[in-house]
Amino acid sequence: MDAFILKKRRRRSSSSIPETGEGPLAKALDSPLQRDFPGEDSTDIKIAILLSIFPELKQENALDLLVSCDGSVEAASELLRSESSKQRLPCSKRRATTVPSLGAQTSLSSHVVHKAKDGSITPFSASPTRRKMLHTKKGQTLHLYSPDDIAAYTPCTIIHNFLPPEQANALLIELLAESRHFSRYEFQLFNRTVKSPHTGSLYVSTPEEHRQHTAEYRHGGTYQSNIRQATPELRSVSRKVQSAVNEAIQNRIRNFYPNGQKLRYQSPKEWHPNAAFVNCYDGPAENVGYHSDDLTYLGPHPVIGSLSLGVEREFRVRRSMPRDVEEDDDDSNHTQPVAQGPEVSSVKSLSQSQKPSVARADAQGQISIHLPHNSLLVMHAEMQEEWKHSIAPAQTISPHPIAGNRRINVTYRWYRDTLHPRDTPRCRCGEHAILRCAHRKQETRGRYMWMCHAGSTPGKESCSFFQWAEFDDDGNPVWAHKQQQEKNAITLANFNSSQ
Ligand SMILES: O=C(O)CCC(=O)C(=O)O
Ligand SMILES: [Fe+2]
Repeated sequence: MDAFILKKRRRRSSSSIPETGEGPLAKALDSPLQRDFPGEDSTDIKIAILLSIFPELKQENALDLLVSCDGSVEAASELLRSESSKQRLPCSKRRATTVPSLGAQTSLSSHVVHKAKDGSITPFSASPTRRKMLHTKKGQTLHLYSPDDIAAYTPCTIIHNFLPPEQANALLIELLAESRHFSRYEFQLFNRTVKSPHTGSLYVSTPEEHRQHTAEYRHGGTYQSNIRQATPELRSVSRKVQSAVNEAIQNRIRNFYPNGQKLRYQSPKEWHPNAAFVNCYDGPAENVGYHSDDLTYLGPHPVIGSLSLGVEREFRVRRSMPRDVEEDDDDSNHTQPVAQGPEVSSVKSLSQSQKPSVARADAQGQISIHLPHNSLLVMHAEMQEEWKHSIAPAQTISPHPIAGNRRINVTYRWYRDTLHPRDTPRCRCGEHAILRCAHRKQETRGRYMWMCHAGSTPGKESCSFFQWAEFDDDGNPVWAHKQQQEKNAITLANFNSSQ
C-alpha cells in the first residue's frame, strides 16, 4: 500500500487488537479502510494466514487485499495465486507492480478487487463500493502518488514530467523573475481584512484585456490592480497545456462520467486558456487555505490546468460536505463568506466559533496529492462545485536547484466570453454579482445563483442580493443566445492566438 500512506494515525487501545508497535501492521490496522472491514477482531489472524501462504506479501498489502475481498481469505488467496501465475508467464503483458507484494509507487486501484455476492471478482475501479472505502476520518490525510489512484479517488488528472525539462526550467526562471511584481490579495474574512498567505498575479492575453481586467473584472469583490500580460514562455507552454487538458477531459468523460457523457452545464467546446493566475509560495509556511475557485467568469463546471514548478508541495483536496447533513440554513440568506479563488487566506487565527467551514473540513478528512516540479494537474469539471482544494503549509521542504525554497504555480483558466462583467448581473449596491453553486440544501443542491459579494470586500457591506442563475445544458447563460442573435457577443483572445 505504498501509494497510499496514512500520515496521522489513530492510537488504538482495544484489547482485541494486539500491540503491533510501529511496524507496517500497526499502520495497516490504523488504516481508514479498516472501518469497512467486516469481522475486525479477526483481522490480524486473517493477515497472518495470508502471510503464511504468501511469505513475500507485505503486511500492509495483505490488509488492502482483505478489505477489497470483503474480508475473505479465500478470495484474497485466489487473487494472489492468479496474479503470481500471470507473473510467471514469460510473455505476460502485466506490469510486475500490479502484484501487491512489490514496492514503491504501486497503484492501489490496479490490484484492489471487489468480490460480488456470486463470488465473481471484478477490479475495484468497477465495483460499486469503490468510493465508499475512501472516506477519511477526522484529522486524517491520505497521501496519493500514482496517477491511477489520483484519477480514481479525486476529480483530478496528474501528468508527471509534463514539459521537456529545459522548457520547464525556462518557464520557472521566467516566472521567478516575474514574481518580484507579485502581491498579496486582500479580502474580507468575517469581520477582518486578511492578506493571502502567498503572492500572485493574474496574466491575460492582450492589452485590451489587461485594461478590462483592471477596470471591469472584479476578483474577490475588488478591482484588481496587479494584472500582467502573458509572457513568452507562459504563452508557449499554454499550447501544450491546452492539448493535454483537452485530452484529459475526454478521458475523464469516457472513463468516469455517467454513460460516458459530459456533465450537465459543462461546456462541450474545446478548452482554451485565455488567463492564468501565477502564484508564488516562498518558503514552507506560505500556503493557500481551503477554497473553491470563483465561478463568476469561468462558468459552471470549469476545468483548470495547474502547472507546478520548483519546490514540491502538497495539494490537499476534500469533498465539500452538503451542509444540510449538519445544519439547516437557507442559501438565499448566505452571509458567510466562502473563500474563493487565490485571494483565500489561512483561517487558522480565527476562533472556533468563527470557522464553521474549517470544522467541516476536519470532520471529513482529506486527500493529499504531491505536486513535484514539472507536474500538470488537471482539475476536472466536478472539482470546483463538489470539492475544495488547498496548498498546505509544509513542515519541511526540499529546496529546488533553481527555485530555492520557492514554488511557482500557474493555473491556466478559460474565462468565458459569455460571462464578461459587462453582461453579468449587478446587485443592489451596484456591484457585480458573483456566481456560486448551491450545496447546502438537498432540494436546491447543484443550482447556480448570483449573489452580492460586497461582504467579502474590505470596507463594504453586503446588500444580500440573490438571484437564481439560469444556464443551458452547455453552461451558456440565458443572455448568450440573445447576444448571438444580435451578433454583439464578446470574444476573448486565446493565449495562443494573441501575441
Ligand atoms: O498553488 C496551487 O497549486 C493552487 C492554487 C490555487 O488554488 C488557485 O490559484 O486558485
Ligand atoms: Fe484554487
